[in-house]
Amino acid sequence: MSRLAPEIVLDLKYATADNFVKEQMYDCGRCFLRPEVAAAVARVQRKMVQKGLGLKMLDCYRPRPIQQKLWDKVPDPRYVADPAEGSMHNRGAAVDLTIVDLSTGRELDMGTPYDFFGPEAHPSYQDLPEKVLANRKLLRDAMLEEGFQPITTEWWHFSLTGKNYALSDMLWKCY
Ligand SMILES: C[C@@H](N)C(=O)N[C@H](C)C(=O)O
Ligand SMILES: [Zn+2]
Repeated sequence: MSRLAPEIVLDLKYATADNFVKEQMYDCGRCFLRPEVAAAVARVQRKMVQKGLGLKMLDCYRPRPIQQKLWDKVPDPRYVADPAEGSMHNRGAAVDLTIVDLSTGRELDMGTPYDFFGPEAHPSYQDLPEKVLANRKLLRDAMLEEGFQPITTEWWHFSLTGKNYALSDMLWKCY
């Protein structure tokens, strides 16, 4: 992803202990995606920049053994895809992301933290300040315009469906 759009901020939470498993699961944060998925994210980024905004990636391709670790912690298919079936992340076709204000570098308020597993994070949840609803809509509209699909339980998760991408266990090198 960084080769295509180096200005996109990477803050891959599973490369730190600042995640719901409380364990660093990637040796380093790298954002790998299928080429057409990366190209679509880069198009969203270009549109964001025109508004003084940018994307921050929270997770991209995720090896299946890491999916298993997430599932072991939260075995709830609303919030973590069952590794037996595999997540779109395990296929390099899903992204978890948010928006940053380029003038401050700060994330827009989306109403809940990343990986908050509860109704307040559902895109249908409306009992939120107008600004939060507008921020979520901005992200969602931009992603859907480029062909991504949302899910009903997480405002940050989008995938490019349609192709039968293979599951992967690939781990990347850190240097
Ligand atoms: C765990 C969360 N960040 C996520 O990506 N959930 C979806 C449902 C997934 O595991 O594919
Ligand atoms: Zn996700």
